Amino acid sequence: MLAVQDMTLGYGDGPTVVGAVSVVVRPGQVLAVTGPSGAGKSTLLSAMAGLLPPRAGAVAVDGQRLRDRDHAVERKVVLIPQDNGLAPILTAAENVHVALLASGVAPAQARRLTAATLDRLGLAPQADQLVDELSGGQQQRTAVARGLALSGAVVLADEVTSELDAGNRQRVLDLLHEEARRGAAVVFATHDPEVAAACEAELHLSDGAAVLRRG
Ligand SMILES: Nc1ncnc2c1ncn2[C@@H]1O[C@H](COP(=O)(O)OP(=O)(O)OP(=O)(O)O)[C@@H](O)[C@H]1O
Repeated sequence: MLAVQDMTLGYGDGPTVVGAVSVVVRPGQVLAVTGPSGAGKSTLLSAMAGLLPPRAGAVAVDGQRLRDRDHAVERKVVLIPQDNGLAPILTAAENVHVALLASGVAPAQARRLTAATLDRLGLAPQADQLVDELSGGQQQRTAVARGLALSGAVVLADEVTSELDAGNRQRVLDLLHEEARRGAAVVFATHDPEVAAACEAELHLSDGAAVLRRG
């Protein structure tokens, strides 16, 4: 379970980006984080991933307060970042494979999981292409594949459908809901009201405040 307790976030000496956020995401739940551009969706997901220390409050996973990113990785908090975070000089398959090896999966199992996950994203034909040679949408799906392959206890997906056509957008949404059915707590930042409506809970950010609209 992911629990955000009365958290306030900002950068350096800058203004508060979002204040007094409290929300709980249980295993099996998908929470949409919505709000206009600049409202703080990525900032909130960064804090949930242990990347940005809160100015006040805390993030806890299964009752353990996150200290930093390493601690979050140990607690199986997976972040699929808005900018993909892929290594451009590796192939799609290598990007997934390397992440699995780094998380301690044995090489043969990592190879099988890589092929299976790329296939779920419709990327089997692109497996051996360099990321640099993939389209924006293919890169976005590769980042989703890498995130899903890691089987997180918490999966944080930051605008991961922004470059996808309708069919692939639905595919990614279905896969994120499948992650929840597997037992993950899923958080999905999105601009898209239709995508948010497909999630059972929605946290809306605006003018520095967070309001739970559903859930
Ligand atoms: N590294 C940073 N240093 C300083 N300020 C930042 C940093 N990253 C984001 N911000 C500021 O924090 C605020 C929230 O940005 P954030 O990226 O979280 O919004 P967002 O809701 O994810 O926007 P978008 O939908 O456009 O991705 C913005 O005012 C932005 O300028």
